[in-house]
Amino acid sequence: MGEEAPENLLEGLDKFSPLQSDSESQGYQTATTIGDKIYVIGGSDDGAKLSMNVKVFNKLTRIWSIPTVLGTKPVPSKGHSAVLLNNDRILILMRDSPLNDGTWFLEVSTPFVKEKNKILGTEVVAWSKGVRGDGPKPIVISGPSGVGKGTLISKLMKEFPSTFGFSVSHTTRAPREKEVDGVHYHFTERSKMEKEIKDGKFLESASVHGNLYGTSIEAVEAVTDAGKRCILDIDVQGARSVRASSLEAIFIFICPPSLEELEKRLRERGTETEEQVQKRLRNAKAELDQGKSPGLFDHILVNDDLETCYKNLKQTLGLDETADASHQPSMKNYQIPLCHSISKKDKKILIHGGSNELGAATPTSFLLDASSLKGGAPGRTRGPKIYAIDSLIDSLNWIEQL
Ligand SMILES: Nc1nc2c(ncn2[C@@H]2O[C@H](COP(=O)(O)OP(=O)(O)O)[C@@H](O)[C@H]2O)c(=O)[nH]1
Ligand SMILES: Nc1ncnc2c1ncn2[C@@H]1O[C@H](COP(=O)(O)OP(=O)(O)O)[C@@H](O)[C@H]1O
Repeated sequence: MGEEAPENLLEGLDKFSPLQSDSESQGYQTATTIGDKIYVIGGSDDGAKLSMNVKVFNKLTRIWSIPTVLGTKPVPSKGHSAVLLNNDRILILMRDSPLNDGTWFLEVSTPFVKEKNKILGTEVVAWSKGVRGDGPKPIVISGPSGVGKGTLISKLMKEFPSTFGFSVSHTTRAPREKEVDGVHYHFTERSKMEKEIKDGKFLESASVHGNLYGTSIEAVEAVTDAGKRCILDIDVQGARSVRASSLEAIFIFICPPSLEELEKRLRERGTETEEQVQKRLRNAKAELDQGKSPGLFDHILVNDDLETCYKNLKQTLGLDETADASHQPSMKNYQIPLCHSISKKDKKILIHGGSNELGAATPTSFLLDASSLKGGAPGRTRGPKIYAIDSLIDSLNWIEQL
């Protein structure tokens, strides 16, 4: 069974009201009103294939528009429910989907959406998948060229292949001899990358050692979609941008024991021309200063002896004792009921299922507590808590009569 709902969460359930005002549902389509706009989600494409497309109706101008949609949208299921939260995002519950996969958010005026809106000059909405509880935070690793970031990340991925996934950045620099396109980087042309940055496809981007580097939203989502914890190897400017974004991460800065040792490692790696080595060493001094900026990095590790630094990194990430302990109980066999009604009180949402078709002892009603959401587009929305409450079903029956 899943986690039991704490007593205080269930207090005042009699004050829940059935959802009617914000969102209306018609088959596979929902319409949610926010101010002067109605967000219509779902429906079918021309070929009658179900889709999770979004269109917006402006009640003042009476004009329909198709917004720019960022992030990966949910795969259509047998319909969905929509619940407005905070006036800036719509909670989407995919009917007949596993609880762990069926909770999504369409952000319509969160800070991320507003910022993209300003850059793109068009109406923007962004999808973000809900992850129950705290979920594991992405890890940002920065440090000067040659300090050993790649070496440490490779060790981590090799020891914990199913836990970590690497965010494959885009870069305009030429591939090194052993680098594989799509694995180490997405090697790309400057004009193409600049256009994609303009189109809002990147979480962050920066000019480093004379080349353009950037983390695409898709790169981070590919890792989280695979159920893994994302590792980003990015420079200090990138770390600063991510810090300012909604992607809540752990920031780790790797320092060399000395500049002489850094130079030795860079030269011995033998991947850069002399001119490039000089440029990277010059930049290293500024990066080391910036690495110490207050509030930017959560942890600073010195990579002197590799094994010692790797051990410290694992300890910092809590890998020794609590590898995946941050997850709530799995509840992975539970489904969002195909037929359900929704009631809402503040940020607590009651998903009230009908009779269980399987007749099995699985719960059909759930309480979703969205009062402490964290993160969001361009990553996961962490924090929705979901409790199975079938044991209380009798006392909740009256809700249907309201
Ligand atoms: N901002 C940003 N920096 C990146 C990204 N990918 C790599 N970098 C940084 O770019 C710098 C140069 O990387 P690279 O050319 O692979 O050289 P290396 O650090 O010597 O291995 C490093 O500081 C990386 O952390 C990215 O997507 N965004
Ligand atoms: N602790 C260490 N001691 C000695 N050499 C190291 C250490 N860590 C990494 N190296 C070597 O230094 C070079 C640069 O490491 P790399 O992981 O490519 O750095 P980065 O990704 O930070 O540019 C590589 O040849 C690597 O084998």
